[in-house]
Amino acid sequence: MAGHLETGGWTGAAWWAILIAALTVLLMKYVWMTLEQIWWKPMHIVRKMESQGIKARPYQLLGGDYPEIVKLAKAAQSEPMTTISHDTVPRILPFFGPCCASHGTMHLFWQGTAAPTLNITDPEMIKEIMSTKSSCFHRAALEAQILERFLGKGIFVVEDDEWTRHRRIINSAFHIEKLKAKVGVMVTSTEQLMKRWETLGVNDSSFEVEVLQEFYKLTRDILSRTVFGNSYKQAKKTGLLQEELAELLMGPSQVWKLLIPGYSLLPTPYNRRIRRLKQDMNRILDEIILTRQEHAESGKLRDYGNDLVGTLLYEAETGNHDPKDRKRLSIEDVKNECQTVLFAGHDTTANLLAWTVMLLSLHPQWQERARKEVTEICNGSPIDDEKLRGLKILTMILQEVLRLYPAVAELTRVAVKNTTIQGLSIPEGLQVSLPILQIHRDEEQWGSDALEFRPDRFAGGAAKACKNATSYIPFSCGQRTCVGQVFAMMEAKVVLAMILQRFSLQLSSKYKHGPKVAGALSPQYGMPIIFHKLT
Ligand code: HEM
Repeated sequence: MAGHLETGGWTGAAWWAILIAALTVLLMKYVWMTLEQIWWKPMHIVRKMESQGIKARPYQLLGGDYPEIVKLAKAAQSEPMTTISHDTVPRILPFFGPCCASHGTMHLFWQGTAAPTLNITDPEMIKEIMSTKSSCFHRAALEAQILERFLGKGIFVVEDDEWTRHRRIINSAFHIEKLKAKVGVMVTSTEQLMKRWETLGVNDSSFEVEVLQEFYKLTRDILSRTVFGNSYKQAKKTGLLQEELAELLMGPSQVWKLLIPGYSLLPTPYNRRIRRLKQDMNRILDEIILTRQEHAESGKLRDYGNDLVGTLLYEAETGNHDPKDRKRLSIEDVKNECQTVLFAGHDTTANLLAWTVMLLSLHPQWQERARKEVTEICNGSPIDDEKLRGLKILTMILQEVLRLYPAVAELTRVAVKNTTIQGLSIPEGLQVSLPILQIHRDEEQWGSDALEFRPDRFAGGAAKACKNATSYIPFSCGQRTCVGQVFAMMEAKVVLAMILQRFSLQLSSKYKHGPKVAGALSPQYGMPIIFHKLT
């Protein structure tokens, strides 16, 4: 046998030759795949789009247009705006205007390496992407990667059938009948905030508050109570951990770390901190879930409770929502969804409140109209679900605030199969960007006063406020429209109705106008408001 091996040539040198050949094949395959990914495929997409008359920006291999976009945004946001103007696209999406001027409104740019992205503002195209052809589009890969690392595989990240299952269950937790019962929670939290504010200016008729931070605390409190019910105090800590985690994972200077394969596995202080924060969050959620399960088993609760965690735990146990697909939620799913809802519903609504008090301060006639309506409807009694439905002026005001200051300034999707949108052929791998901020200011849709604050444009309802209803999408549209939009509007109305009955609002002279995307669209320099007590 030994002689056979020697004469057959299976020497050490032969083994080395085979190994080197195998490694060379592997390396060539890797190079081939990389070239396909970063060059041939994107170039094929560009050719396909150019052949249909779309102008494309030149491709830069390192990051595409992303470095330029970041540079322009940094420059635009380096100081406050000189006037309080709602013409904020040049500040928030500074690449948009120059690109449209040179390449037309529907142009192709590069949101990163190998990320050819079509800019779309046409409402009919948006409707197809988000509704009729939504199965052809997923969340863009990098965004999904960031969200999964941050929130786990919750509703933001899952796609197709898995998304349908998660969405059906979460929808049941946000059913209107369940939400009506949350008005009391909203009132209790806001009452506590008002009391604290009143002690700030206990001897004065006026006092100043930095409201953005206050609204962050308030919306976190309301959401913690909604998601975790009686366990909300324990859960409140998760909000703070989540804030730090969001900064570490989604801060603009951190995104590059996700682009390096394997970076998250390195034992760097940054990665260790992320791991620690996630462990702490997990521990708190495990404790809450365990207590809830023990209470349900011992009969202290009829089922798991009426809050989000209770609804999800019930689904995890019974899984009876879909007779065809009896796959149940796992405890991991329950934790991921609780974290997702806490994240999605907290700073979006806080910023809506902050922009609204700013606009009401700038437009005293609207502030007075809203106060008159609230006073007439509430007539000194506590606000409830029925009264909320009567607040038409306040609804119009909030709709107009969401038009000018939508929490999500831009949505991105990627085509996962070849499709056509309004006759335009869309190849698999093409990203689409829907710049909500610009769409909400399109003069063709909104008229020549698109940059003005005019809540009465919503007098006939949101669908009639502009030419095509899909030009108004603060909560997105189609299948993946915001789960929490009714909740957010109820919450904003409760808080504002309670504020307006006690105080008149004035913008502090310290206010500096500078909208910026920081998670949600936020006032970069805060929102100082002077509260005058009403007698
Ligand atoms: C003013 C407040 C809010 C605004 C402007 C807003 C806006 C949005 C937008 C634009 C999306 C689509 C995001 C995307 O597809 O990339 C979204 C999704 C979502 N929102 Fe909201 N949101 C608000 C409040 C809330 C609240 C209070 C909750 C929960 C309590 C919530 C839960 C969610 C969830 C779970 C999704 C994901 C839906 C899915 O993918 O099926 N949001 N929201």
